[in-house]
Amino acid sequence: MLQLFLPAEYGAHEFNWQKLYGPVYRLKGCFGQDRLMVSDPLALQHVLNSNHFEHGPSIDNAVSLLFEEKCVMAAKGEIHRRLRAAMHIGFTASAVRECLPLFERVAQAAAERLKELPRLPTDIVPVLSEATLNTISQVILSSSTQELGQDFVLNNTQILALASSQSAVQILAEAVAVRLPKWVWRAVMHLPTTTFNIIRTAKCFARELGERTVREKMEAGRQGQIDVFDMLLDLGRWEKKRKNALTKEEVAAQTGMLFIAGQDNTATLLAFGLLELARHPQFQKELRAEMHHFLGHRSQGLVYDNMPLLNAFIKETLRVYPAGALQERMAIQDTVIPLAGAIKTSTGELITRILVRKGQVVSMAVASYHRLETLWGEDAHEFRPSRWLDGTAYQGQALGPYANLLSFLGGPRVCLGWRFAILEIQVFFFELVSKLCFALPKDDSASVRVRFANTLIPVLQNGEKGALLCVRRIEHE
Ligand code: HEM
Repeated sequence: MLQLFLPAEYGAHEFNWQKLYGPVYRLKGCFGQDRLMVSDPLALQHVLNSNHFEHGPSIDNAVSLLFEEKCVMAAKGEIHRRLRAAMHIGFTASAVRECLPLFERVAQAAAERLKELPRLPTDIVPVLSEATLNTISQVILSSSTQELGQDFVLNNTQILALASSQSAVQILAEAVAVRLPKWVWRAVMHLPTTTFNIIRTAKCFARELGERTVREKMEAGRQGQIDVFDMLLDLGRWEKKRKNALTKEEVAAQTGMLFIAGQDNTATLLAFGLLELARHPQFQKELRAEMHHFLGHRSQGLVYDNMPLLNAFIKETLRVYPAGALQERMAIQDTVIPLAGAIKTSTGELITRILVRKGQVVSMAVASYHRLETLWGEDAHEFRPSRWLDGTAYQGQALGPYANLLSFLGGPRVCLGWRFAILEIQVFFFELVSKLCFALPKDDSASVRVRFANTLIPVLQNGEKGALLCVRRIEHE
């Protein structure tokens, strides 16, 4: 497990195992736990869509530790379906399009902040993280980061730092926790340690903020900018009790989860993208030229979907850096997983289906799937956006909601905010890259590694999350 989670660079062992053993193999976890590592596309599609699998124990524990019981990420079965159906209203293509002016304002402000940085290598992650927090709080609650208050923002930073720390001790602790009965796990959460204090404070802040916002909205009625909570509360039709309508408590319970889910993955993806642009200065120039071309030819607003290089670049960043590089599921009954290609077992038998027993933990190896040479080309380990333009990228049966990638996963638990994320990312890259140039620091000690700590993150030499880049404003190229 340590080789899987704590190599110097994420995937150092996992990608080799995939080459050696193929897209399905068994791995021994802590205390003899048996994990099935899966990157076969048909198997992944099956696990994601079958009701024979649910979140595995590690995800369940993390979600119940961080978020409210009634939030969509924690819910299961019929309750999950009802919450999803109700929340969809805030994340449709048209609802997301309404956010465009806001995305553009926040991204412009982030570009201004980056412009002010000295030319010395600087960590860009905090600026990106603050900007995406600002977007999510305005879209969900119509509140700016300032309105949330300094204590909230500080606690948000602490909770993200906590979520992105992964040590051998923590991996072991998690393995132990998975075996604890639920009541012991709940009791452990009340321990007076710094970690649990931060988590309790975060939950308290989110609950208080969610309940206050819902109360104020119910009292004030709908006015001015309509945000996601307005839509969920559906103030105008509250009395009619629509089939999927959420209660006020259920709306408030989504607050903390939406803040974390909507902020961190987006900020990290932006950081990885800018890092790759710094590593590929020629591509960065071509991308900027495309942006300036569209700026010069816009008659009304910018249509980001029409920019080929920008979208190829975003897809490649999502492919190489999927936030959920490893996603855990557990079989809730005996079942069979079909495979796209036959594999040889340790006894030499060729099989095209795998029988799994109830309780089997399946690791969906998303990062490995994104690097299968049979699907993405022989150079699948390289960052090469042009694969999306020259037909190399996998175009087979659709897996995820976007570009056949599993960065947003798929099936009934597919990321609720994927359209939101794509538009936000398009706008941010456009604003930042059309106005600023990103370069790698000369000093090797500033180099960045990739680690998996609940999500895929860039880390500095000291092991902390961050990405050092030299940023300078573009005059005329
Ligand atoms: C690059 C950005 C993003 C990535 C890579 C990403 C990825 C994911 C992934 C992999 C999951 C599935 C987790 C699981 O089942 O264990 C997920 C779930 C979720 N995401 Fe995202 N996400 C992103 C942005 C967003 C945004 C912007 C929002 C909201 C505004 C959002 C809201 C959610 C919610 C609510 C869920 C839970 C869905 C459920 O359990 O039914 N995400 N996301």
